[in-house]
Amino acid sequence: MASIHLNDVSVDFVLYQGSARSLKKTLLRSSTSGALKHDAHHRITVKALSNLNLRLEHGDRVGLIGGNGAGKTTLLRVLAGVYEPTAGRIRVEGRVTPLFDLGLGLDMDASGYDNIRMRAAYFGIDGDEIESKMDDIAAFTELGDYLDLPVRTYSAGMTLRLAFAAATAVDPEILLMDEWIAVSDTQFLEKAQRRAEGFVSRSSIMVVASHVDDVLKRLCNKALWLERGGAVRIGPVDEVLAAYHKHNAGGEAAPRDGDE
Ligand SMILES: Nc1ncnc2c1ncn2[C@@H]1O[C@H](COP(=O)(O)OP(=O)(O)OP(=O)(O)O)[C@@H](O)[C@H]1O
Repeated sequence: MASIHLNDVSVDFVLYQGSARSLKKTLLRSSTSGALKHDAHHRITVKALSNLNLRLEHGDRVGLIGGNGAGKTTLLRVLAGVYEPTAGRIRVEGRVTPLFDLGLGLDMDASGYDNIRMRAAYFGIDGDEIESKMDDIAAFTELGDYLDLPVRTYSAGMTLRLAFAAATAVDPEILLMDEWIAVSDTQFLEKAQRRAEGFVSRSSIMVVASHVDDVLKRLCNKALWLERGGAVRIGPVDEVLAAYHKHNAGGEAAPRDGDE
């Protein structure tokens, strides 16, 4: 059974380690959220995640909400294993499918077909199973004979079609999505959304970052409100969204777990 456990997870990024004091001062003054700090080595760091605790189990479909820079993308990348926590512990049980940074991991010299096979092999899917799905995947991409050519000959839109089809060829246990699917081609966007919704329903745990309430209400049963890298509130999606909007309408700074 899939599960995600985060214990006191923090992620710090080093932004600046030069000695020009005026730039340092400008950076620190521009930090309205208090997220920028000097570390012990006099470097300026930003705390993208701050002592975050989280437990997700089978059936949890969690929407990440919060203002710009709240830590949503960083959390998704930590869950995907792209970033290591600077502190704390993370345990992820289950096969993770990130539906963001889709182009990562494509072999530009291999053909479209071979990239689909490699992605499946990476997920431990046996060769017969992926071959049995290949016609369906190929039809979805609408790339035709291009699937026999190296990916470096594809346009950006064609690469995205391939990457999306390859990523969604294998049912996920843990599905991670950032801002829904950013596709400029509207005809493909509708197809991609239909495919992703089926994909969501077959996942055990789903985490999606979005600024769009309709998307969150449609896909999620829970929401996690993040500010300054920490959890403000987690609970039923409607309740957390209502609290989030009430706060924003009041123009107050968001409280944080542990704030007085
Ligand atoms: N690679 C990086 N290097 C330096 N700082 C980073 C990096 N990635 C994120 N940050 C910083 O970490 C903080 C959290 O960023 P993150 O992208 O996780 O926020 P977000 O909630 O996804 O924001 P948005 O809604 O604007 O996409 C921000 O202050 C951001 O500037």
